Amino acid sequence: MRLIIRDDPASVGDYIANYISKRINDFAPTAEKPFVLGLPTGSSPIPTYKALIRLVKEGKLSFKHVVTFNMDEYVHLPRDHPESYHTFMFREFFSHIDIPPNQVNILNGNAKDLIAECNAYEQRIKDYGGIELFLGGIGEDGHIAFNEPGSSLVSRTRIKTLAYDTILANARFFNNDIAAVPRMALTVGVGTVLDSREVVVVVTGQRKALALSKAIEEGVNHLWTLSALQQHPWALIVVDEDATAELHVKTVKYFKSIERVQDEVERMHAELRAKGVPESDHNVGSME
Ligand SMILES: N[C@@H]1[C@@H](O)[C@H](O)[C@@H](COP(=O)(O)O)O[C@@H]1O
Repeated sequence: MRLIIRDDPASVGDYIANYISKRINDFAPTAEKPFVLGLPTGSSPIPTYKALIRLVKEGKLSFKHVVTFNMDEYVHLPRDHPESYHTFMFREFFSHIDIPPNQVNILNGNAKDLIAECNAYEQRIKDYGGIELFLGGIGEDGHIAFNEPGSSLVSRTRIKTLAYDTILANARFFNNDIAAVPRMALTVGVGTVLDSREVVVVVTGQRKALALSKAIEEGVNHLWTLSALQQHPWALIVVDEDATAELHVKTVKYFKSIERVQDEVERMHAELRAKGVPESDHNVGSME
């Protein structure tokens, strides 16, 4: 797992947007071979969405051949409710980019048969050959998607009852009316996220600091479902300084030093490339 630390949420958003953009452009998606991207809601990914929209408007990135799968959706909240994740995603992201709407997949929390809806979602992901990169966010209790504490770390897409803490945290989106927050949601499972080839998680703000330290400084534990990422071969967490408040200084220094070495390696590659030295003769170490 890698941890990238940036000064503030805007710089975190820029970093992740550039990272995703590079992945999509390197993948060179086509209609036959689209790039499959997992996406979150919440306030933390908004700077990333803003930066991605900018890249699309500047002509540096296209979502024409990108297929998306959202992490979660409330149960029994009308689809056109201002706080449904459908509304959120179109308002904050999809309506500003060039993605064909039929390539957007979001769980339907109003489906007649919710279990069938979850199973069909898993099947649709499989039919696309799996998710290439899952971008995720976390709750204050360390939940990834809506995988609340105690969720199985091999769980699949299913119905979840929300933790009371999550209901309280999300009341801010419902005029602070706790009674208005849905009690249930459909969510991809921890196993669904871990199956994707790469996972990138955004964590910003001091209120996420405890969850971040539990997830990266302690063992894999179902009480902090983000910690399951320790078992993923290609995971990246991008955080702001505020979110590091509960980490040991040693941990922060360690991950910053890794990034410095990585930058050095990339600089050496760039210099050799500029001199026309073929990639196979660089001998400066891996870029991943
Ligand atoms: N189900 C979503 C999560 O997927 C999201 O990560 C979390 C964080 O939201 P915020 O970024 O607003 O703190 O909110 C909800 O609980």
